[in-house]
Amino acid sequence: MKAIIFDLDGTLIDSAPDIHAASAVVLKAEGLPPLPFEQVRGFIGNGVGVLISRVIAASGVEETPELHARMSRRFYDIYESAVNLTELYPGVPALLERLQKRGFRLGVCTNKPIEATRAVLGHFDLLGRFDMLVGGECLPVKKPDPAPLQHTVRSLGATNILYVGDSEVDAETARAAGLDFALFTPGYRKAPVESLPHVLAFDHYDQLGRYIDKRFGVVEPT
Ligand SMILES: O=C(O)COP(=O)(O)O
Ligand SMILES: [Mg+2]
Repeated sequence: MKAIIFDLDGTLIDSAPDIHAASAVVLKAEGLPPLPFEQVRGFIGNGVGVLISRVIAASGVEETPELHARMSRRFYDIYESAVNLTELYPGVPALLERLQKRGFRLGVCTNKPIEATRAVLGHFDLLGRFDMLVGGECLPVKKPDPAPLQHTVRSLGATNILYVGDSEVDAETARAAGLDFALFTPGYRKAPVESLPHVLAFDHYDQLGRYIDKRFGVVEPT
């Protein structure tokens, strides 16, 4: 069974504007000013808990368990409907449709909370494209631990797999799970492309489509 598994933030969707806006609301509730967009974008990739810790540290205040819990709670509340500033990267819906028609199993393995994952995929009418969604809180550990990706693979019943992501977290997750990794370069990566193990680096989904056709062969619709 052939499967393509995707990361979400910075890979299928450019969600940084919504995440930045949510961080500003949460900071305001604490009487703190917003952080610059580029800075918050660089905090995305390890899930909400780490993002909130990075926001607290960058704001120059001391992190206490109470502060972290309060800000996380507020952030989760906003996150579930934070879709209006988010955009799909060009070519994503067409590629997903083509892959599904050609019989690929499709999954998402993200550190984004599962409710926010469902909300944003529903917003773009893409929920029906995926056979399995694994979000940040679905397992006790998050990426770069390989367990969420391995869980996605098992649920899809897949043996021939490509994982597609945008960051050092995804590259490390794929390496630890022993899976091939395709790197979407316009995402939220901070490390240089050359430093991340990958079978493909691409900046448009047409390129990924061509790579998949070559690597898996063209699978006719069933
Ligand atoms: O929520 C995050 O921090 C990142 O989510 P991602 O795993 O889809 O990049
Ligand atoms: Mg990502």
